[in-house]
Amino acid sequence: MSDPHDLFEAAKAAMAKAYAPHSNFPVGAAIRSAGGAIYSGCNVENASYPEGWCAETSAIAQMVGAGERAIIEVAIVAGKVACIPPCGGCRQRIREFGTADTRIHLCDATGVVETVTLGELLPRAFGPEGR
Ligand SMILES: O=c1ccn([C@H]2C[C@H](O)[C@@H](CO)O2)c(=O)[nH]1
Ligand SMILES: [Zn+2]
Repeated sequence: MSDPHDLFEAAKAAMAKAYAPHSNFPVGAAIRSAGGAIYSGCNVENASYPEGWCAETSAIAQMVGAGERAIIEVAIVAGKVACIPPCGGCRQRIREFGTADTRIHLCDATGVVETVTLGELLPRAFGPEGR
C-alpha cells in the first residue's frame, strides 16, 4: 500500500484552486487509480447554488477523462474543518468506480487524520455490478 501522504498533498494542492465564493468552504480531493496515477480536483460553485459540484466529483471526472475507471483510495481535505467525509452523492459516485474496500482518507491541514472504507460510509450500496 502506498503512503497516502502524497495523495493528501495532491488534495491540498487542489483545494488551493477551489472556486467556493458562495460557501467560502474550499475542498480538495485526490484519487489514486488502479493504474497508480493521482487525479485531483476541487469544488466548483455557481451563483445558482445547486449547479455547483464537489471536489470528489471533479477528481472523478479527471480520472475518467484520462481513461481510468478504478479507484483504489481517495484523500479529502477542507479548509475550514479538520475532517470532511464525502457527501452522500459523492459516496455513490466513488462507489461507481470503487468497491466496499476503497479507502477514504479524511485529512486536516497537515495530513491524514482518519481512514475509513467506502463500505463503512455507504453500507449495502447499490453499485454498477448490481444492475
Ligand atoms: O465532501 C464534500 C462536501 C462538500 N463539498 C463542497 C460543496 C460546496 O461547494 C461546499 C459546501 O458544502 O463544499 C465538497 O466539495 N465535498
Ligand atoms: Zn459531494
